[in-house]
Formats: sequence, structure tokens, C-alpha cells
Amino acid sequence: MDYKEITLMINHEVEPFIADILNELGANGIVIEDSLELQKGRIETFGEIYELNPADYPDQDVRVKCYYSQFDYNDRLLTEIEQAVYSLHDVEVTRFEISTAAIKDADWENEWKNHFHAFKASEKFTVVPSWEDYQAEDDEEVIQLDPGMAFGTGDHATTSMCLRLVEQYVKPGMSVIDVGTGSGILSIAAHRMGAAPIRAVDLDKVAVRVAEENFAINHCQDAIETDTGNLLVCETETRDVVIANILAHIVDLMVDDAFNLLNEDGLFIASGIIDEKEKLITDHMIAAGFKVVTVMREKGWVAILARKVQ
Ligand SMILES: C[S@@+](CC[C@H](N)C(=O)[O-])C[C@H]1O[C@@H](n2cnc3c(N)ncnc32)[C@H](O)[C@@H]1O
Repeated sequence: MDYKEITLMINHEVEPFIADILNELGANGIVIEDSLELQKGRIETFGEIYELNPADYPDQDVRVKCYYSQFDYNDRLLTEIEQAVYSLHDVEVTRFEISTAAIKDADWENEWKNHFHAFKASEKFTVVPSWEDYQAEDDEEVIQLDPGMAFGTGDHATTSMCLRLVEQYVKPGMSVIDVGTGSGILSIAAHRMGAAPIRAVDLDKVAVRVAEENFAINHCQDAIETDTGNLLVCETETRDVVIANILAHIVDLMVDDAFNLLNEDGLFIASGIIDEKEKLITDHMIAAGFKVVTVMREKGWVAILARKVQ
């Protein structure tokens, strides 16, 4: 299958919102090349475990690349992306350029591989591309991933905050449902923390297939049940933990179902929420009966951990 690559040049103020906009419009494999990344140099605490290549980054502003399969792409998308960017409230758009290129399947894979390298996503978890050799330290939990067209390499703030919350709060024997599993990364992390049983669902059939492949790569395919599913709509089994890294307005739709599905003292880990939507979600959680335990913030995103109290 061939792909269409859309390249955007935007100013920094637009960056926190761009993944949200592109995800909404069905993009896969979003790559953000921020000129400021180069200035940061090598990792401090969490981040990529290799030197950044200056050739991969623009001299200024932010370059964003995203990919659509030939079946999902149409020319209207370009106008829709432009309209969404210029409709952002309180964001001054000083640069917006958009271009497209057709790329072959094999080129897409190579392009993707150029951007995905081993990196430390949290205290415990290091994410390593399945094609890379990596020598783990004793206390390191390595998650091997081939994200393909699914979201979730772990380097996006929304995913890495979830990894840190999973690491801190998910305990052996807890039952988990991972809604919007994408690459399956959060289910693999929950499995490594000893959670069982685990169910991973996604609306997107491609994500479900990619997640299954990643479960096999990480030898946990028998421990994680995978299925297509729309939020918690058809879920009947109660859980100790509900995880959802989607987008605020979608998370908002599942707050009451999460409360009803959780066991007493159960945890709801919700991410994919932009700063501006934090209050909307925490207000809804509190109204549903949750106690907000902790809120993590990074790069304009928040992840919330709430507990069901009765
Ligand atoms: C931002 S990605 C998160 C992937 C991964 N869990 C992570 O944390 O990196 C959101 C995922 O939610 C899925 N999704 C979107 N709407 C959904 C819905 N209504 N029900 C289930 N999954 C949904 C998308 O297909 C996508 O794979």
C-alpha cells in the first residue's frame, strides 16, 4: 500500500494542538520535528537515548509530518487541517505551510524507522524499536515496539505520563482495561507491573492488529485480550483500572461508564487532555463520584489519575 505524507511548517505556539488536530482528522504516524529539540542536546532525565541528528530538524519553528494510507487520503484534508489550525482560540498562527508527497510503503517504513529510537519513557520503562539491539540495565523494563500505523511509541507526552502513572499505581493482580490501545504500549506496561487480566480495545482495526503484533513481540499475547471496541460501550466485566489516552472530548464521553465499570477504589487513568480541557474533565469526574488523586502536566497536556470512592 502507498501513503501520502503531509508536511506542515508551523510556529511553536501551534505545536501543542497539532497532534490533536491531526489525530481528529485520522492521521497516523505523526512526527514532530521541533527546532528547539536540538538546543536541548542529549537527554536529561527521560528522552531519547541517542544524539539527535541536526539534519532531521528544521532551523526554526516546527516541522510536522503525518501519514495517510492511499485509501484514507483526499485533497479536502489539506483545507480541513488549515481551517482547524486557524480556528484555534487564543493562538496566534504566524507560520502555516502545507505540502504533500506520495511515498511508497517501503519508504514509509524507512522514514518511520529514522525517527523512532530507543528512549527512556519513565523511571522503569525504556521503549526500544523492535528492530534495534539494546542492552538493558538490570532494573530496566524494556518494551519492544513496532508501532506501524498505530499511535503510541511512548515519546508523546500523553503516553509517557500514562506510563509513569501505570508504573506508580498499577499493582500485581489488578484487572485492567486499556481503551484506545493504539500500539498496545500501555497494556504491555500494565502486564509488566503484574496486572491481570488485561483487555485492550481500539476503534481502529489496524491498531488492534498492530497491538496484537506488539503483544507477541513482548511475549504477552496470551495475557492480554484484544478486541475492536468503542470506549466502554459494550464492556460488562468490572475492572480495577481503566486507562484511556484518547482526546478530552472523547474521554469526557466515558467518565460515567468508567465509574460504573470500576470496582470500589478502582483507578481511572485519563490522558490526551489539553490544558484548557483539564477542568472540564476533572469537574465531570468529581460529579460522577471520582476523587482526583493526581494531575500530571507536560508540554500543554495533562494526565489525570482519579479513584472511585464510595
Ligand atoms: C492517542 S492514541 C493512544 C494510543 C496508546 N494507548 C498510547 O497511549 O500511546 C488514541 C487511540 O484511541 C483510539 N480511539 C479513538 N477513539 C476511540 C473510541 N471511541 N473507542 C476506542 N478507541 C478509540 C484511536 O484509534 C487511537 O489508537
